[in-house]
Amino acid sequence: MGKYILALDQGTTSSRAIVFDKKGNIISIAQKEFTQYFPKPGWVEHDPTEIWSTQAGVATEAIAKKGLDIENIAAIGITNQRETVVVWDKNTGQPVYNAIVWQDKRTSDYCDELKLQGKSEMIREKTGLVIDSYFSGTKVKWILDNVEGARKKAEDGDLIMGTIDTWLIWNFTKGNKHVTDVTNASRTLLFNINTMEWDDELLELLTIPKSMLPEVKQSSEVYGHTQSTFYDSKIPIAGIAGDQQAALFGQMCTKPGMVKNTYGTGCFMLMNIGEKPIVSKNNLLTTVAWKINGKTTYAFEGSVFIAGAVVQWLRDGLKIIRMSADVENLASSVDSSEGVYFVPAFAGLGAPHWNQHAQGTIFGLTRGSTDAHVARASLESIAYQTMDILKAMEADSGITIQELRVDGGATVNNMLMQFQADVLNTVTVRPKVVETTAMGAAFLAGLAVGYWESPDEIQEIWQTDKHFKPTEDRKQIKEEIKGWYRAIDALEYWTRNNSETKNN
Ligand SMILES: Nc1ncnc2c1ncn2[C@@H]1O[C@H](COP(=O)(O)OP(=O)(O)O)[C@@H](O)[C@H]1O
Ligand SMILES: O=P(O)(O)OC[C@H](O)CO
Repeated sequence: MGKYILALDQGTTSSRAIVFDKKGNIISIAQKEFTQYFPKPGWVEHDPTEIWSTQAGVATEAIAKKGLDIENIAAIGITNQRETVVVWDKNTGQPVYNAIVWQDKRTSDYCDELKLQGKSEMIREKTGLVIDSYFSGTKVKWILDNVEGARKKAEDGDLIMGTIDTWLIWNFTKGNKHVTDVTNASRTLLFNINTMEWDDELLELLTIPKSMLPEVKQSSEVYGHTQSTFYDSKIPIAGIAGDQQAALFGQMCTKPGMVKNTYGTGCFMLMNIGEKPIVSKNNLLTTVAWKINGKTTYAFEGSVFIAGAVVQWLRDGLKIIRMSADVENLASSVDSSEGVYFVPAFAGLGAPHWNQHAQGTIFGLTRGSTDAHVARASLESIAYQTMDILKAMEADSGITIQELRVDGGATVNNMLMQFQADVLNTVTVRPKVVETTAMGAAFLAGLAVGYWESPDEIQEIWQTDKHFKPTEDRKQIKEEIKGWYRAIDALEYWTRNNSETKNN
């Protein structure tokens, strides 16, 4: 058996490959960005061929740059941007259209129609999702309806579809395997998370032939072996998970009530809710966290649209900092935001507020307010938005969270992490290896081939970098939290009044 696990992290803007050793250390990383296509306002596409070539390229590079040989790789784990979907001809392997990316909004009107037809409840019950152009199903329908000849070919059984994991494995196995895992399937709007099968009613509703769909597998098992021109050897592909679920596993949130939050451009928060697909009352999504050894684990998911992006705005919009890292010094130069609150609703507000008309608003400015107060309020807004989702998760699950595990680019900010612990009154835990997405995929693959014996063994190698303990001055922080809710209420009022004014 080889000595390392290769994790392939196919993200929205780049393809990455990371080699891990048995202790979970990173041995080698290679990364390549690829082209983003915006053919019309609201449309986002990727070239599937470029996704494949960059991903296979970085995989080879990561192995070669440390003088390793493919023979040193015990297994490959794949994790991917979710919901993004490809339709291709199974005879030629050629995509019939670009990949339609998760951010793409072209099917929004159709989604509104589905809502008007009263399909929301049925879809939520079956899939755990809300009707939204975000998910893959309506994107596939769009391709069948708009690419010449596609529907006929699909009905004749010549076209197949898949999320990015499926597309990569098809290519790695030279068209021998058409598979996905339960986590990716659960983001398509076509998969019933109760029965854990493709759902005939949903397929009929979206007019997608069942013959197009991949076989749904667990998240940790051998799906096939590499056969591409990139590799002479046959390496088992043994783990698949959508990137947020992979991060939940990479953070070892393996027990109900354990939560991870990824602080990037936005935040993606997932909470392990155990073996039952609970339906949220606060518009959180219910999704499959993973399936291992025949046992399915579910998660709640909530996202903050603007998190690290608010720091980018301070840098590029307001120009009060030169680099993102400067925000910490500026924000720490004052002891508090002194009553300044910033709700960075540049793209509306997500769970649990769900106000798509909300706009970014700063409250509480005085003559004494400075750029430092605004910077501080910006960082605090990331923590407050996270708090709102976490409270919704606690309310829906009935579980009180013991700690929040964090990863993503903005977690280097110690001030933010400390404030997060303070507002949650919960320890915030930053792991040593913050590449948790790739790590999760590596763990899933390693478990399938016996590289690691059990999650317990992995638990032992998972290491903390820093614990941020909540402040003991609860009175002060409670007052500050009240201010956030006033700001949210005021913004709701502002939005409502704005739409009422427009309608008069
Ligand atoms: N020191 C910092 N403090 C707060 N936010 C930061 C800091 N450094 C980077 N960021 C933010 O982190 C985000 C990048 O994180 P990353 O995990 O790479 O995001 P993504 O995967 O969404 O591109 C950016 O939005 C950036 O503004
Ligand atoms: O590629 P990322 O990290 O932006 O993740 C995208 C998410 O999977 C979308 O649901």
